[in-house]
Amino acid sequence: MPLRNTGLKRPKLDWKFLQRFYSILKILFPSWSNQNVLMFATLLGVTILVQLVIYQVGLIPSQFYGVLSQKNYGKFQELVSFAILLILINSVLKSVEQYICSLLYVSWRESLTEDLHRDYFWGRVYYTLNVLRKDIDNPDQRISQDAERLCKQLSSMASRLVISPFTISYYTLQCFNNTGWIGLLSIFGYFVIGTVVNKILMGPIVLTLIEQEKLEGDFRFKHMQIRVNAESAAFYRAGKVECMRTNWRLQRLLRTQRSLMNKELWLYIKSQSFFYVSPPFGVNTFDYLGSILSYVVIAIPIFAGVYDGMTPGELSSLVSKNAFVCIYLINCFTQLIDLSTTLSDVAGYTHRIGELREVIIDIGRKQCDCDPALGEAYNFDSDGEFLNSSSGTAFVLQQLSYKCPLSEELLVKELSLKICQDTHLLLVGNTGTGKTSLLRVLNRLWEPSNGSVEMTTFFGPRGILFLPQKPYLTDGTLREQVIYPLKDIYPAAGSVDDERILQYLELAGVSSLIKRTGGLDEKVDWNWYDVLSPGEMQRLCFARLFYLQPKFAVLDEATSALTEEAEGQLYRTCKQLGMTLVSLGHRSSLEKYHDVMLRLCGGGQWELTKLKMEKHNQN
Ligand SMILES: Nc1ncnc2c1ncn2[C@@H]1O[C@H](COP(=O)(O)OP(=O)(O)OP(=O)(O)O)[C@@H](O)[C@H]1O
Repeated sequence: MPLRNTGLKRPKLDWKFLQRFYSILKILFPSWSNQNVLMFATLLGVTILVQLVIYQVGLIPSQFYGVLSQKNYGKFQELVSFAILLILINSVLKSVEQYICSLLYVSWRESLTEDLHRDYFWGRVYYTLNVLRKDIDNPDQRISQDAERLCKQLSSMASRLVISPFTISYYTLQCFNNTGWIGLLSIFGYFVIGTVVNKILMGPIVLTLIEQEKLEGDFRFKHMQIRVNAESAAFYRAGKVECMRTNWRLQRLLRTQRSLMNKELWLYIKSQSFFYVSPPFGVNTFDYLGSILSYVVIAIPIFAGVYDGMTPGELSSLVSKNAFVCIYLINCFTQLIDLSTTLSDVAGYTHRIGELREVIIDIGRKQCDCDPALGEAYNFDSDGEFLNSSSGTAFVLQQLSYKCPLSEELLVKELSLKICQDTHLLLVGNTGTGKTSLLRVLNRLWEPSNGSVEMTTFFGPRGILFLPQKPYLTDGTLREQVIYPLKDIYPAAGSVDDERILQYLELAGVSSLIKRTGGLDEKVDWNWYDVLSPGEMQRLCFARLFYLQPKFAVLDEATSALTEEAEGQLYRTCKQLGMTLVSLGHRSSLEKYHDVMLRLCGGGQWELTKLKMEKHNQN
């Protein structure tokens, strides 16, 4: 369930942020020769060129003062042409800079998301994270949306951040040369006050941003829930209540968004007062304050007589050049302040992605400790894997006890059992007694509380396979449904494989699907869950089972939506194909297909019975 109360500690721009940010940087720049590094270096190069051109453009007005005061027509013409050329070069360079930024964003997103996917889909981490862990909200949103936004923000700020120290140093030196210590200190003072106010205002923004992202995820999840369960909701005519609940989530989200905007308003007002922030705010206080400050700082050496020997033309040229240097220096600081808004977003996303990475790595490590072969054991891609089955036993359970994750009460106590080939086992019991949970323990989704469970045949086609209670249909063609979870095991087999698939679809009673889809490999534009009836879904899962032909098939109420007759036909086919069945079900009609029955009685009790023979063992 993605809707969770996270109970997160307040995220800050702190040491933890730096650690998480560094670990993300290692993913974005895995090695010196990586294409991301090359792209970033190119971006830096282009940004430096842009700065050089901007410097030249900034000096042009002061050169105009000089040329015009000398009434030099020839130089004036040259200067006009030079200025136009510089402006054209500047616009081309800025477009290239933007283009590289976009490429870098896509490339970073690819690296980061694929890294998250690798850890998320490793073993059964995605299951543990989504079902058993309660400390991470909306992992799907963190992977799909937060990673995207982080890369976008980083790509927009990275080059500016790296280039800032150089531009600031250069313009500081220039400003010092023109105005001396007093001018320089005035501008630095201006920046320091802005930074302090900024830091105070930024703290709550990071926290609210994180809250907003969580609520966005919850809101989207609600819509996804309606999308997936539209028919069931419609049967209840639940439009009104669902509208109310969805609006409730929307309102919570919008309240947080408004609160975020209120907090940002103070940042903007402050920025508007001290610095220029961003174009939508247009002409603002900064322009006036900055330009006035630039004249104030040059006035000091002028009145002190430092430039007494200059002609009026030279002096006006100097004043113009200094105005540019001071305003640009303030602008460099402003960009840093401007980046602080972006940085607060980056901090929010970094914490969310950092937390997710820490948790999935932790889950992966724990699972690896319990089951070192986990990563490779579920790789169905190699043919060799299917040929290794030799054991005549599927599971050996010794004194096994287990409970559900949120409770201390044991569902089953000290169960000892061997599941052997050709001995079909039926698992029965009342609702909630832990039948499906036993299958979870057998499949290592849950850890036993006590005792041991050993899987003595490998997991996969020709080994052991599970059919879960809810039929799982993947996105893709009919062939992909049937061969799931194989990706494409017989890529070159062509018609040989086609014949098998057609035969098994026929045996499962869903050959009509070929007509509906238009062929095994036709892409369908529908959601399989919306168009197939529950019975058809179960039959399709049986076609999958026939195709994969495991030695042991573990079926969790796999025929609950079918008639007894259809159930009999499917069970007989499984047996003809040589499968040993471990079935979970409520119908007494299932007994005739099994040799042994394990009944879970609740409160940890169980009993094992040989079917049509006397009771064998009782706990
Ligand atoms: N992810 C989970 N977290 C917490 N409790 C769970 C979880 N999954 C199942 N449970 C609880 O564990 C208990 C056993 O569930 P289980 O699915 O094994 O029941 P079952 O015997 O298969 O029932 P049914 O016949 O209805 O399928 C139930 O009380 C259930 O609510």
